Formats: sequence, C-alpha cells, structure tokens
Amino acid sequence: MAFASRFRPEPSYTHGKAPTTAVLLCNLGTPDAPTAPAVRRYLAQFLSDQRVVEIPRALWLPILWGIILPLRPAKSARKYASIWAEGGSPLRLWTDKQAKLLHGFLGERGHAVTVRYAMRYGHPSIEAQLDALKAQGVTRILVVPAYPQYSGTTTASLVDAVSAWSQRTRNLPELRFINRYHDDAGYIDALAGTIGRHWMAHGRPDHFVMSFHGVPERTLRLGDPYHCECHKTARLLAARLNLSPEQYTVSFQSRFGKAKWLEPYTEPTLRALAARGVKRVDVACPGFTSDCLETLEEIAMEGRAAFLAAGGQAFHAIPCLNDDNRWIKALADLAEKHLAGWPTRERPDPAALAQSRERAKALGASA
Ligand SMILES: C=CC1=C(C)c2cc3[nH]c(cc4nc(cc5[nH]c(cc1n2)c(C)c5CCC(=O)O)C(CCC(=O)O)=C4C)c(C)c3C=C
Ligand SMILES: [Fe+2]
Ligand SMILES: [Fe+2]
Repeated sequence: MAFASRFRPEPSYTHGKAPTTAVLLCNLGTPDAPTAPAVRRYLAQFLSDQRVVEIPRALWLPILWGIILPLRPAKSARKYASIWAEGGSPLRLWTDKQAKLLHGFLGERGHAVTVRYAMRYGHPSIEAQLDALKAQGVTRILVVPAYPQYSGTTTASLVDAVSAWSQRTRNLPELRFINRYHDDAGYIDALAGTIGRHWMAHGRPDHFVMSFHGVPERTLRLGDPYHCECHKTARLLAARLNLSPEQYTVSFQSRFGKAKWLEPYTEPTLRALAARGVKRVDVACPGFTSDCLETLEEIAMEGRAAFLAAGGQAFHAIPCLNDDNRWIKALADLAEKHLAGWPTRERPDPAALAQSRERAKALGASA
C-alpha cells in the first residue's frame, strides 16, 4: 500500500478496441534501484509477508527491523549494482519483455486481450495493475505466476495480494489463477531447447547442476509441494536431455537465515563436485523464468568463484528462459488453455493487430 501510489500505472498492451479480458503476468519483485534505501523498502515489504517468513510476528519483527533491515540492504545493494542493466533490474526488464511478447503471440492467434505484468513486492504492484485494468474496463483477469513450481511462499502469496485488492473492490472482475506448470510440456521443451543450444555451441559438461531457489525445510514437512515439483521438473528435463542420474544433481540455493532449508545446498554441491575431480560443471536454474540477482550474481558470479576455488576448471551458467521463443509460445499455450470459455476473439482492430505484430518482431524474440 505504502509504495503503490508514487508510480504511474504501467502502459498496457492492447489491440485497439477496449478488450474485456486481461492476462496479468506476476513475478516476485525487485528493488527500484540498486541502492540501500531502495533495497530496504523492497526487503521490508518482502520479508514482512507471513507467507515468506513463517516465524511468529512477535519474534520475527524485532529481528527484521532491528538486525536485517539496518544491515542487509547495503550488502544486497552492492550485489544488485553488479547485475543492474541500463534500463533497470534484469528481473523487471525480462518480465516486461515477456508481457509484451506474450501479448504479440496471443494477438497473432486472434485473442484480443490486454497483457500487463506486476510484481508481488515493489513496482508495478499487483494492486496498481489491477486498479489500472479495472479502470480500463477489464472484466476478466487471468493471473499467471512467473513461478512454474507451486510454493506457499510465492504462488499463494500472489493469490493473497489479489484477494487483498478484491477485498476493497466493489464490482469484481472474474478471476482465474494458474497454480503451477512445473511439468508442462511446453515449459520443459523450452528449457531443453535453451540448454541443448548451449551444449551445441560449447559441448556437454562433465556434470550438470539444476539449481532451484530454496525454501525452509519445514515447509516441506508442513505439506508444501514445492520440493516435489522441483524434482519432477528436473526429472522430466533430464529425460529430455538424455542424462542418466549420475550425470546431474538437483540442488537448492539462496538460503536465508539459520534454519535448515531444502538440501543439498547449491554452493557446497559445486565445491564437492570440484573436489571429486569434476572439471567442467554447467548450472541451469529451471525454477527462475527470468535472469535475476539469484542467477546472475549468486550462480554466475559466486557459484563460479566457489567451483573454481575448489579446483574446478570451467563453469557455465546457462541463461534462464527470458525471451526465448519456445518459452513465450509455452506461456501463450498455457494462457490460451486457461482462457478457454472466455470470449477473447472479438475481432481486434486490424491496424492495432499489425502494430503489435511489428512490435513483437522489433523486439525479436530470440530463436
Ligand atoms: C526469506 C525467505 C525467502 C523465501 C522463502 C524465498 C522464496 C522464494 N524466492 C523466489 C524467487 C526469488 N527470490 C529472490 C530474492 C530474494 N529471496 C529472498 C528470500 C526468500 N525467498 C531474499 C531476501 C531475496 C532478496 C535478495 C537478497 O537480499 O539477497 C529473487 C530475485 C529478485 C531480484 O530482484 O532479482 C527471486 C526471483 C522463489 C521462486 C521462492 C520460492 C519458491
Ligand atoms: Fe527468494
Ligand atoms: Fe541470493
């Protein structure tokens, strides 16, 4: 709430005639700038979410405000500065481009829908984007998470944010949510494509690591399906890449705090592989659909340094799906499936459709 009103609503991508159906692509969020104050605002919102940190408030809030928010932002801001792009945070730039391309792909198929993106924490916020869609006259909204694997910490938190908005909205649009697509054929196919292309160009590694964002181990015991869904994604992807179980490892990164998180942890895994004599390791992060701090800094910089320091010789961080053509197609297929029954083929204005085609072409989804 406190952060939303300072920013203009983002533009939306439409086909001219006011459409009534929208797709809202939602990602985690990112700071507005690679500075300590901006990172502090972002982390304050993120780490106050009870879906993310499941410690009783009375215990957690003094730690958050007394230790974490005074100390962590400066260190995190330096990491963000090391990956910041000309136009801003990579996570936001990729998510924006995905929304534009998804709009183009759906338009190609004759769907007159609006596509916007939103961030669960930071900007553009979910509530600001929902307000803007409503102001535009949208009456049906499909919420698509950027997370293929369901977790209470991410997917459910997104639903919480939408429902917080709906609780102060009188005339609600119809709402649909996608919970998961960790085993979706199009998603797996797109991952296999990006990794396969990397191997066509650079040869295969001695060992392949699939690193997913971690969550506290306790969430698994409490019934969060995330761990199982990561393993299913990895199994399907390994099969597509013709990897036998000894040729790959699934690991979990980005541990936060002192509690036990899902194991094995990525960095110790990389060091152990080097110690075992593995010369070249390739790391992919299939749970991240856009490159971000966790892939560009934690894996491609810190992970590489850890592997090489432990005696490894070559380290390849494979890019995330980002603007990959097959990935955008998979997103469009997924959206189309979940839009079924909503009348979206309302004959778009041909001039606006041509313009959106040009825009998709100019953006040049990578092959
Ligand atoms: C505190 C606990 C955290 C949980 C649980 C958690 C789950 C989780 N996160 C992602 C995806 C991303 N997380 C990112 C950054 C990030 N994550 C946490 C903490 C938890 N995440 C923190 C404190 C941070 C901020 C960075 C830092 O200060 O070190 C990002 C990157 C954002 C960016 O701007 O680039 C992503 C993406 C998933 C998918 C997930 C559970 C499944
Ligand atoms: Fe995270
Ligand atoms: Fe991290």
